Amino acid sequence: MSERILVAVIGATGRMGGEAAKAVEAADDLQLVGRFDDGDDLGNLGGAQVAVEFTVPDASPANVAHCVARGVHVVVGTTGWSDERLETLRTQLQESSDTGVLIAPNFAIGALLMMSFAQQAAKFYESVEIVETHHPDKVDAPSGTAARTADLIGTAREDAGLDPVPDATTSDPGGARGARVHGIPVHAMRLRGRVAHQEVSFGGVGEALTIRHDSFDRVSFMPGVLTGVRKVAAHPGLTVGLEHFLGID
Ligand SMILES: NC(=O)c1ccc[n+]([C@@H]2O[C@H](COP(=O)([O-])OP(=O)(O)OC[C@H]3O[C@@H](n4cnc5c(N)ncnc54)[C@H](O)[C@@H]3O)[C@@H](O)[C@H]2O)c1
Ligand SMILES: O=C(O)C1=N[C@H](C(=O)O)CCC1
Repeated sequence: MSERILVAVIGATGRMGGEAAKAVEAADDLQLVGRFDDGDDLGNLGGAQVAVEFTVPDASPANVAHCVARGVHVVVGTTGWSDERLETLRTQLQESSDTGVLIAPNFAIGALLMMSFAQQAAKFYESVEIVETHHPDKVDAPSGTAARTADLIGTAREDAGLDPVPDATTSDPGGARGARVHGIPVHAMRLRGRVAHQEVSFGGVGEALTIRHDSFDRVSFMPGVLTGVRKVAAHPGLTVGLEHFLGID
């Protein structure tokens, strides 16, 4: 058997980091060499070749920068990466050109397909809105998945020369029409008992198309995380979206 990939998990006592550590330990071709959480010195990442990062939006850029500075590839699941933060990371990666960083707003295969299908449908429908539902312990809204979906749809609509989504609302003091991401209305629900769910609703004259994905358990993200770990070294530089490793793009 070829040598195992040495992996560290940052955010290892969290919901996703804990699940990722278990998945790495269960994989024959991977070896877990380090678990880190808030307050730990990341040092040399326990000798890891690849770090998996699931923390919080404000901590993630520094953790990733620490790995990149040491030539450790990173698979990032943490959401909340703004364009500005991504740009800073691209600059850091220029100093470490063999290092790969994958930032994946969602690792579930069905979520990647949902985004791809929504992108495909976008130019055919006058109206579109996104509703995402997550557990109430989530700190960021809208979800990274919803923000990415809205970006993909917004870009596809622009490329097709579509007008803005129709909306006659002139009074909305409480924000009932939701947030706007790339011109697309996005609504976020936080409900005990849920994990991660999203519905993209399209409307055309006399018809509707709804694309829905549900993650009922965090194990749904693990095959994607492990694919990221296995492939990230072969993709130097920054990749946003696991779809680029799977040929879904
Ligand atoms: N990409 C995906 O498929 C996917 C799936 C689920 C969750 N997420 C994202 O992953 C992130 C984590 O989600 P979660 O549910 O595991 O959250 P969580 O709160 O359960 O875990 C976060 C962990 O990060 C730790 N942490 C905080 N600051 C840190 C630091 N500076 N260094 C190291 N560790 C630190 C916390 O102590 C905690 O253990 C969120 O941004 C969430 O949106 C992404
Ligand atoms: O549980 C979370 O938090 C999730 N975050 C990601 C997002 O913001 O899109 C992916 C789904 C689960």
